[in-house]
Amino acid sequence: MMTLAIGGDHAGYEFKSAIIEYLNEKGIQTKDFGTYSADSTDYPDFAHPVSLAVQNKEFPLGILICGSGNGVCMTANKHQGIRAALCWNVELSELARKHNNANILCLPARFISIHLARKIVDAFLATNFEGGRHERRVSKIGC
Ligand SMILES: O=C(CO)[C@H](O)[C@H](O)[C@H](O)COP(=O)(O)O
Repeated sequence: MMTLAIGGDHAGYEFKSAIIEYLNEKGIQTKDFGTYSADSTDYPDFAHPVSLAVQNKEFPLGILICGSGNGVCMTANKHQGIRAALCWNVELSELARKHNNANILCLPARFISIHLARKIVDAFLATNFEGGRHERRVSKIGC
Protein backbone atom coordinates (compact mmCIF):
# COMPACT_ATOMS: atom_id res chain seq x y z
CA MET A 1 0.00 0.00 0.00
CA MET A 2 1.30 3.46 -0.92
CA THR A 3 2.23 5.99 1.77
CA LEU A 4 2.66 9.65 0.85
CA ALA A 5 4.53 12.42 2.63
CA ILE A 6 2.43 15.53 3.18
CA GLY A 7 3.04 18.91 4.78
CA GLY A 8 2.28 22.59 4.66
CA ASP A 9 2.13 25.83 6.58
CA HIS A 10 -0.79 27.54 8.35
CA ALA A 11 -2.36 28.54 5.02
CA GLY A 12 -2.42 24.90 3.97
CA TYR A 13 -3.52 23.40 7.27
CA GLU A 14 -7.22 22.95 6.46
CA PHE A 15 -6.47 21.58 3.00
CA LYS A 16 -3.88 19.19 4.42
CA SER A 17 -6.37 17.81 6.94
CA ALA A 18 -9.03 17.38 4.25
CA ILE A 19 -6.61 15.72 1.81
CA ILE A 20 -5.29 13.34 4.45
CA GLU A 21 -8.85 12.29 5.28
CA TYR A 22 -9.68 11.91 1.59
CA LEU A 23 -6.60 9.79 0.88
CA ASN A 24 -7.07 7.63 3.96
CA GLU A 25 -10.66 6.91 2.88
CA LYS A 26 -9.23 5.69 -0.42
CA GLY A 27 -6.79 3.39 1.39
CA ILE A 28 -3.76 5.60 0.79
CA GLN A 29 -1.69 6.19 3.93
CA THR A 30 -0.02 9.51 4.73
CA LYS A 31 2.86 10.64 6.90
CA ASP A 32 1.92 14.11 8.16
CA PHE A 33 4.96 16.36 8.58
CA GLY A 34 2.86 19.25 9.93
CA THR A 35 1.97 21.96 10.60
CA TYR A 36 -0.63 20.75 13.07
CA SER A 37 -2.74 23.90 13.57
CA ALA A 38 -3.71 27.08 11.75
CA ASP A 39 -1.26 29.14 13.85
CA SER A 40 1.18 31.16 11.76
CA THR A 41 4.28 29.22 10.70
CA ASP A 42 7.07 29.32 8.10
CA TYR A 43 6.57 27.07 5.05
CA PRO A 44 10.24 25.94 4.75
CA ASP A 45 9.93 24.27 8.16
CA PHE A 46 7.57 21.75 6.58
CA ALA A 47 8.66 21.78 2.94
CA HIS A 48 12.25 20.77 3.78
CA PRO A 49 11.34 17.66 5.85
CA VAL A 50 8.83 16.42 3.27
CA SER A 51 11.33 16.99 0.46
CA LEU A 52 14.13 15.24 2.36
CA ALA A 53 11.90 12.23 3.00
CA VAL A 54 11.04 11.95 -0.70
CA GLN A 55 14.67 12.63 -1.68
CA ASN A 56 15.76 9.79 0.63
CA LYS A 57 13.14 7.51 -0.99
CA GLU A 58 11.26 6.99 2.27
CA PHE A 59 8.15 7.95 0.26
CA PRO A 60 7.57 7.73 -3.50
CA LEU A 61 5.63 11.01 -3.70
CA GLY A 62 4.86 14.05 -1.58
CA ILE A 63 2.25 16.78 -1.32
CA LEU A 64 3.02 20.30 -0.08
CA ILE A 65 0.52 23.06 0.54
CA CYS A 66 0.84 26.76 1.30
CA GLY A 67 -1.16 29.87 0.43
CA SER A 68 0.15 30.41 -3.10
CA GLY A 69 1.99 27.10 -3.44
CA ASN A 70 5.09 29.03 -4.51
CA GLY A 71 6.96 29.03 -1.21
CA VAL A 72 6.77 25.28 -0.67
CA CYS A 73 7.57 24.65 -4.34
CA MET A 74 10.68 26.86 -4.30
CA THR A 75 11.86 25.19 -1.11
CA ALA A 76 11.28 21.65 -2.36
CA ASN A 77 13.12 22.29 -5.61
CA LYS A 78 16.30 23.13 -3.70
CA HIS A 79 16.60 19.39 -2.97
CA GLN A 80 18.56 17.05 -5.19
CA GLY A 81 16.23 14.61 -6.92
CA ILE A 82 13.10 16.61 -6.18
CA ARG A 83 10.89 17.78 -9.00
CA ALA A 84 8.14 19.78 -7.33
CA ALA A 85 5.29 21.14 -9.46
CA LEU A 86 2.83 23.89 -8.60
CA CYS A 87 -0.53 22.76 -9.98
CA TRP A 88 -3.83 24.61 -9.86
CA ASN A 89 -5.83 22.48 -12.27
CA VAL A 90 -6.16 18.82 -13.23
CA GLU A 91 -4.41 19.18 -16.58
CA LEU A 92 -1.29 20.70 -15.02
CA SER A 93 -1.22 17.91 -12.46
CA GLU A 94 -1.36 15.23 -15.19
CA LEU A 95 1.33 16.99 -17.21
CA ALA A 96 3.58 17.35 -14.17
CA ARG A 97 3.60 13.55 -13.88
CA LYS A 98 3.47 12.62 -17.59
CA HIS A 99 6.12 15.03 -18.86
CA ASN A 100 8.14 16.13 -15.83
CA ASN A 101 8.02 13.04 -13.61
CA ALA A 102 7.19 15.35 -10.71
CA ASN A 103 7.54 13.71 -7.32
CA ILE A 104 6.06 16.47 -5.19
CA LEU A 105 2.72 18.14 -5.86
CA CYS A 106 2.42 21.72 -4.59
CA LEU A 107 -1.04 23.17 -4.04
CA PRO A 108 -2.10 26.84 -3.63
CA ALA A 109 -4.69 26.59 -0.86
CA ARG A 110 -5.73 30.25 -1.05
CA PHE A 111 -6.52 30.07 -4.76
CA ILE A 112 -8.39 26.81 -5.39
CA SER A 113 -11.31 24.97 -3.79
CA ILE A 114 -10.81 21.84 -1.72
CA HIS A 115 -13.02 20.04 -4.25
CA LEU A 116 -10.58 20.94 -7.03
CA ALA A 117 -7.60 20.14 -4.81
CA ARG A 118 -8.90 16.57 -4.37
CA LYS A 119 -9.22 16.20 -8.14
CA ILE A 120 -5.70 17.55 -8.65
CA VAL A 121 -4.38 15.04 -6.11
CA ASP A 122 -6.29 12.21 -7.82
CA ALA A 123 -4.79 13.15 -11.18
CA PHE A 124 -1.28 13.33 -9.74
CA LEU A 125 -1.56 9.86 -8.21
CA ALA A 126 -3.26 8.25 -11.21
CA THR A 127 -0.80 9.50 -13.85
CA ASN A 128 2.52 7.91 -14.74
CA PHE A 129 5.64 9.38 -16.32
CA GLU A 130 5.58 8.84 -20.10
CA GLY A 131 9.34 8.56 -20.50
CA GLY A 132 10.63 8.68 -24.09
CA ARG A 133 11.58 12.21 -25.12
CA HIS A 134 10.63 13.43 -21.65
CA GLU A 135 13.25 11.17 -20.06
CA ARG A 136 15.97 13.07 -21.91
CA ARG A 137 14.54 16.44 -20.94
CA VAL A 138 14.08 15.55 -17.30
CA SER A 139 17.65 14.22 -17.14
CA LYS A 140 18.83 17.60 -18.51
CA ILE A 141 17.26 19.37 -15.53
CA GLY A 142 20.23 17.95 -13.67
CA CYS A 143 18.64 17.35 -10.32
O1 LIG B 1 1.88 31.21 0.23
C1 LIG B 1 2.74 31.18 1.06
C2 LIG B 1 4.15 31.16 0.70
O2 LIG B 1 4.32 31.04 -0.71
C3 LIG B 1 2.43 31.15 2.50
O3 LIG B 1 1.48 30.14 2.72
C4 LIG B 1 1.81 32.38 3.06
O4 LIG B 1 0.47 32.40 2.71
C5 LIG B 1 2.37 33.66 2.60
O5 LIG B 1 3.74 33.73 2.83
C6 LIG B 1 1.64 34.81 3.33
O6 LIG B 1 1.91 34.76 4.69
P1 LIG B 1 0.84 35.07 5.79
O7 LIG B 1 1.64 35.11 7.06
O8 LIG B 1 -0.19 34.01 5.80
O9 LIG B 1 0.25 36.41 5.45
